[in-house]
Amino acid sequence: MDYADITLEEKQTVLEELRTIKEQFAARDWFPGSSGNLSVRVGDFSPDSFHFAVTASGKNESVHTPDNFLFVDSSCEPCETTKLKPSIEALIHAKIYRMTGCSAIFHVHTVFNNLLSERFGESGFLQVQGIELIKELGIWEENTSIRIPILPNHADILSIAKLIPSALNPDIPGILLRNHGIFAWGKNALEAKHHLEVFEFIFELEYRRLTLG
Ligand SMILES: CSCCC(=O)C(=O)COP(=O)(O)O
Ligand SMILES: [Zn+2]
Repeated sequence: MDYADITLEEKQTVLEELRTIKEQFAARDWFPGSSGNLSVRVGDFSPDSFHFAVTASGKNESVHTPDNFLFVDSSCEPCETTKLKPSIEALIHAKIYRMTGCSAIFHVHTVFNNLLSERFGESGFLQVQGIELIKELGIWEENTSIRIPILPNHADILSIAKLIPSALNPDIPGILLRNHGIFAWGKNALEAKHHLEVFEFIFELEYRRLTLG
């Protein structure tokens, strides 16, 4: 699908969703400094051709400005003339879209996701078990154990993106970057937000369990 074929109405709906989510996450202090980025896909999807709205790079997401988002293609090239630069981590978003066909991806840096991804980064996953909210990831097995992948936090974003296909767990809608943050996704913005909330609850609980001993 060409970008030109995507309706103005769909683009506006997506921008409105992103604005709302950005405000909600900012209210939770999920955007310290200029960290974090958000994206929502628009139009039809094929692994080689898709488009998404993404936050502009280097902005403090807690601050509202008229120019917070831009539309990019699957190569992260802007679809319209703009002075904005897409998030430096848009390449990670694009790879996750390509691999999963999901429709929204949200990335935040929090104290709990940093602590746990650093502590378990060497093994390549965070394993958690016996947490009721695991069911909210769509995994209903009793007392189940899940592994949330952790990727190394290379300075070169492309080299992180290249590791995504082999790290992805098809049952788990999220990936941690070691000592950095989490990318969580869903079939729409609401589901991606839901998954992110579940992950962050799991991280805080797991951290507190470990510290309690
Ligand atoms: C400010 S922390 C380093 C970049 C980062 O990890 C991040 O989430 C924000 O990058 P962006 O290009 O989206 O502003
Ligand atoms: Zn980041």
